[in-house]
Order: sequence, then C-alpha cells, then structure tokens
Amino acid sequence: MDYHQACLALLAALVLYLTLRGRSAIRHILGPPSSSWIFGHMRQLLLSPQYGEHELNWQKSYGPVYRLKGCFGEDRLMVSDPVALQYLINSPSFSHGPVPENVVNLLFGKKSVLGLKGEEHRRIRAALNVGFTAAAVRSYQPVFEKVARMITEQLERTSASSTDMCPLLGMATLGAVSEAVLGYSIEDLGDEFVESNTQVLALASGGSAAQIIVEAIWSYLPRWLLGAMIYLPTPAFHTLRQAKVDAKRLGEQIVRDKTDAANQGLEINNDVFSLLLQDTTGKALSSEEIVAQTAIILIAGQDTTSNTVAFGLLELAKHQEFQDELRMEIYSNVEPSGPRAAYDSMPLLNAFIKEVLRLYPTEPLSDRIALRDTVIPLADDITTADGEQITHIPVQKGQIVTQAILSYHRLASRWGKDANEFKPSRWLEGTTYQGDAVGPYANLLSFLGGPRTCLGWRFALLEMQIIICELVGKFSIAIPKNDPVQIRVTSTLLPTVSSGDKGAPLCMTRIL
Ligand code: HEM
Repeated sequence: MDYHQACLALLAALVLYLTLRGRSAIRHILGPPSSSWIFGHMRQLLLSPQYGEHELNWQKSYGPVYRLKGCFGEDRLMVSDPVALQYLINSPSFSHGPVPENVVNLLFGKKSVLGLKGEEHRRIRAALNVGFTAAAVRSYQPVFEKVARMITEQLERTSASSTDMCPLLGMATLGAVSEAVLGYSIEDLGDEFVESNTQVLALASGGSAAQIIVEAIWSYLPRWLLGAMIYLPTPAFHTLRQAKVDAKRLGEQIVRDKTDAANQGLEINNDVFSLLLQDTTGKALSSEEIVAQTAIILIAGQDTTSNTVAFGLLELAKHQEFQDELRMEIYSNVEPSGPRAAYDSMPLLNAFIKEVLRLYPTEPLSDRIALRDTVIPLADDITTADGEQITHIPVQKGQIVTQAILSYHRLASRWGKDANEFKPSRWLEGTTYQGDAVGPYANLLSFLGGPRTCLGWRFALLEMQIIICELVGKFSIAIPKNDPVQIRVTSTLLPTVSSGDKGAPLCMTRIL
C-alpha cells in the first residue's frame, strides 16, 4: 500500500467510525444550524476576518450555553455561563483538549508545567511560584523599565510616519522574560535563538481551513502517533524540533552558569531560575526540571503580553480623550528617572488595563475534554430542544467543552449592557460584577483560573503598567489613515492588518 492509499484508508476508517459513533448526550441543547458536516461551525468560529462576529451573535440568540458543530458532525458545548466556567476551570473531571495538549507536548515537551497533570503539575507549579509572588514580581521592576525604554529608543530611530508596534513590543516582552526569568539579556540569547523563537511564534499565527481539518483528524489519532509527528520532514516540524533543541540547550547553559557562579561564591541574582536553584524550602526542583521550563516560560510570557499591549495602544489611538486623561494621570504619578511610581494606585491606568484584558483575552477559546461522565452546573436555567428547563447539563466522557472566554467577557449581566464597547470607566463606576471571583484578576478569565491560572499574571500586569506609562507618557498615539486593524484568532487573539498578517501600525509622535 503506498502513502496515498494509506491516507485514504485512514480517512475512510475515520469517516466510518464517526458515522457509527453513538449519539451525543448534549444533542438536545439548542444551537445554531450548520450546513457543513466536514467543518461544522469551525470555519465561522476560527477563520472569520473579524473575530467574534459569529460567536457573539450565537450567544445573543442562544444564551451563554449552546451546542455547536465541530468537524465531522461532532457536537461541542460552548460555555460562557459563569457558574459553568467556574466548574470547568476547577474540576478534575476536565483536562486540556487533545489538540492543545498535543501542541503543548510538541512545543514544550511533556515535563513543562503546561504539559504536566495532577500531582506533578501541582508540585512543579508550587516550586515555580517562588519567582512569581507579588514580592518577586516587584523586584523585576527595573527590568520592565529597561525594556520599556528600549521601545522608546527604537521608536526614536524610525522616521516613518507609522510603525508596526508588534515586533517592537514582542522584542520588549521577550527581553523582559529573558532577563527576569532566566537572568539573561536579549543579547545573551543570541540572534539565532531570537530568530528561531520568532519563527515558532509565527507558526502559531497561522490559521486555515486545512489546519482546522488536520487538527480535527489529530484528535482521533492515538497519542503515540501524535507524539511521533514532530519527526515529520516538513518545514514547520523542523522549526519546532529546532526550537525545542535550542531552548533545552539554553536552559542547560543557564543552569550550568548559575551553578558554577554559586559554587564560586559569586553574588546570586534574583531572576526566577536563580531563585529556583537556591530554593531550600523542600519544594526544590532538579536541574532537569528547571531546564524543562525554559521554552514554556519564554513563549508564554511573550506574545500574550505584547499583543495585549498592542490592542491597548490601538484602543488609545481610537479614544484620544481617554488617552489625554491617562497621560495626565501618568504625569502626576510617574516622574522620568524619579522615585518608583505606585502603579497599582493609578485608577485610570488600571481601569484601562482591565478593559483591554476584558475585550481582548489572549486565549479567547479554551477547549477542555471530559475525563469522565459528569454534570455541569449552570447559573441560569436553559430550555432544551424538548422544551425542558434544566439547571445542569450531563456530559459524557470524551465530550469537548469550549470555555468561551471572550463571550463571557461580553455578558451584559456581568459587565453591563454596553459590554461590547471599550469603556474603562465601567471599572471606576462599580458597574462591573462584584460577586464570586472567577479568574485571579477582576473576575476576568484572560489569565484563566483555578489550578491552571496563568503563573505569570502578576508579572504581566506590572510589565504592562510600566510599558503603557512609558509609551503614553512620551508619545501621542494615533491610527494611520489607510490601514485599519482587524482581530483574528489563531491559538491566540492577534491584531492583523488588511493582508491578514499580524500587525498594529500606529503613528507614534514624540511629545516628551
Ligand atoms: C497579558 C499577558 C498574559 C496572558 C493574557 C496570559 C494568559 C494565560 C492563560 C490563559 C493561561 C492558561 C493556559 C491554559 O491552560 O489553557 C496561561 C498559562 C500560563 N502562563 Fe500566562 N499569560 C500572560 C502572561 C504570562 C507571563 C508574562 C508569563 C511568565 C513570565 C506567563 C506564564 C504562564 C505559564 C507558565 C502558564 C502555565 C501555567 C500552568 O499550566 O500551570 N504568562 N497564561
């Protein structure tokens, strides 16, 4: 049997299996009709040029829990109901969906904190936390100030009328994680490493109908076969293999350098890896376990933060009056080369950051799979296709449930009737929901929540506060006339220009 016959036989077996599989337990949950058995609603959900246009309409028509069609007739549950989300993020009955889990393993290896599960995950996470407490994060302030100044210096070197802020912000956030977490400056990483890192992030920005189908087929393949895919001779897998090797080599080099320095009695730094190597609390990680976190922390801390800041700058460019008010607040709190500002007590700055995190959650959709039969509780009753009122949804083992984070962030019941608008003042007027906490920050799920809460959320907040103060304090920000920015979803939410490529072109005019 040649390669093509083998692929056809695999596809035929998959179609037969999918056609004969049992009826789903959520078939009576209402949802939009689908006209494609192959794609279901996935193309509308993931490839729409303006992200959210379908999702938010479905939420309006069917409420915060509805059924969507995945590829090959699969039933998926879309959930933005706060009680259901709270259950999903905390319940051991759910884990990362098969595709994200496989991508994590391919990219970061099975020993990264994101790839680990259960007790191993808890142990590694607890140890890593030493570098992400409020006190530890405060000590990284000089690093964040340095990378923020780096952006200003780069902007000063350009004479173009508009600048794509994405690469500048991306380098700054890479510099921040590199220095605060690894204790290496971006120059120490070397051009080759930075280039390979950029290529990996570019892969994550892809998105096509073919990718949707490939990922759907992936989810039915056995794990051993998925694990072997990294050895496929394609350019994308070559980039991934190389990035994994580079990150491991870098991690080993750093651990070796720090161990040698400690043995020679040299001064110990306060970066995360140094803290981990000095840990004497009994939770200490082995050198191998520390090295295994290099790739995940570098990647997790980079585009997440830089894209959020890019979305924020775009909103400021569209809201000049708010931009001016924020600048005034910055001038009365942050003096250039003066004493450190109390960033947390700047009301407009923090309302602005919350509003940007709400409207632009980096991970707008987060799939989970039910590990066993279970029942998902709801905040409000829903009516099924049979006319029954239900307060809980029973799901079967293997059910894919999508945590619809962006939709949750637009619920009128939580954020107000104008939830689709950019309106930082909602955080100052007390009109946002004040009850049970869903995520770690402001009831938002941008950093997710529960045992998988973003480890770097405090890190990201201080870093964003500092970068925004630097840029808004020194530059007036405006939208260029001819390149409107759109939002596209891939594995993360991206600002894109009309060609569909990632980009946030802005006119940045020096004012101070
Ligand atoms: C605005 C910036 C950021 C956002 C919106 C964000 C968002 C998230 C989200 C949604 C997750 C959960 C992923 C999942 O399980 O599906 C996550 C996990 C994680 N994030 Fe962040 N992140 C940000 C910045 C950072 C930074 C700066 C770092 C480190 C320096 C970081 C490190 C991590 C790590 C290590 C995990 C895995 C945690 C675990 O599985 O236990 N993140 N982040």
